Amino acid sequence: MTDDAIRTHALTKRFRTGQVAVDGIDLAVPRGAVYGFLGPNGSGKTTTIRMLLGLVAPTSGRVELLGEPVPQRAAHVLPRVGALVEGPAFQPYLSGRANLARLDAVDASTDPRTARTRAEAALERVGLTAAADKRYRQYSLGMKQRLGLAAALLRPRDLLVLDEPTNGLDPQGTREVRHLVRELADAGTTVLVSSHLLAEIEQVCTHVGIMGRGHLLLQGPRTELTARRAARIAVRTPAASADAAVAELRRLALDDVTADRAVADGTVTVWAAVRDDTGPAPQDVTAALVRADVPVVGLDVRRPSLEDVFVELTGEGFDVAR
Ligand SMILES: Nc1ncnc2c1ncn2[C@@H]1O[C@H](COP(=O)(O)OP(=O)(O)OP(=O)(O)O)[C@@H](O)[C@H]1O
Repeated sequence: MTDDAIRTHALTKRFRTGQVAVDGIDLAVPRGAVYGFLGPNGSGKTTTIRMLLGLVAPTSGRVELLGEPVPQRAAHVLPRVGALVEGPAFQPYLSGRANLARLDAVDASTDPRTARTRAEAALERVGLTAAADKRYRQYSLGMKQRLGLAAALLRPRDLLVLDEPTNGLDPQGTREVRHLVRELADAGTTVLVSSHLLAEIEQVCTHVGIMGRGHLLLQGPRTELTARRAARIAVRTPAASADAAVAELRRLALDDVTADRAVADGTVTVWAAVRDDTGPAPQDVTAALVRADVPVVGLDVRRPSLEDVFVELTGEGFDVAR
């Protein structure tokens, strides 16, 4: 027993093809977290999620949801878990609203008298009210995603598991999903949300797990994962002063000092790695450059993103498939 909302132990899935899609992962999603489950296409996220929800049997390993073993206690625990996974069973010739009503009606634990209110509230929440009477088959991918989300939100949940909820959504829709996730989390729901687009989801996450080729490469509180890596300082200076800037940054014992090419306005950006704990503060760097007669047009400290962390860990770009 743990107090985590999701816990897996050496969870593994080997398909009949022999491919090991998920290789001994130990997920730990604390209660109340928004856990970003991130990784390139094909890294094993969907397979993991399907095992969490009891839709696919693990080859080995264990799953606990809200402290209960799955699949053994699935019938007991799954009503407290809302899920958005690929291909929910929507009827193509029914409207979005009718589809929700149908899903709601098969849920024996809900009160039929409040069915209409529940469906309307869920449609409203995902911004689908205007398209609620359109047939499902006429929905865009984004509308289908929204309906899937609405289905997951038909009743209050302790845990939500969302597989690529921003898939097919435009930037506005993506912002809305982020907003919705934040709202649900504020109301006390634990959320696991998968994405192959780090930047889309990184801002709402309190915790992150990064998958690569079936392995959980890294997990933990988001700020800790990026804080361990050095930030980079970017100094913009006229091209004629680039060499002097490089020399001065090296004299300050900063690492990895490199200069970009000059851009159209005649300035150059010079980069250096700077450690929060041991390196000079940005204002000291500015002062030193000015003392060395380097005109500082701009100075910026860039924190490493999760994508930087991923690339550093794997030596690969994030959007690789296999
Ligand atoms: N039923 C299956 N039989 C055989 N191989 C499978 C099956 N389902 C998935 N795979 C393989 O397992 C690997 C992991 O797939 P999975 O769908 O879990 O990745 P993912 O991280 O969710 O990717 P995506 O972001 O593209 O959904 C892939 O190489 C995939 O081809």
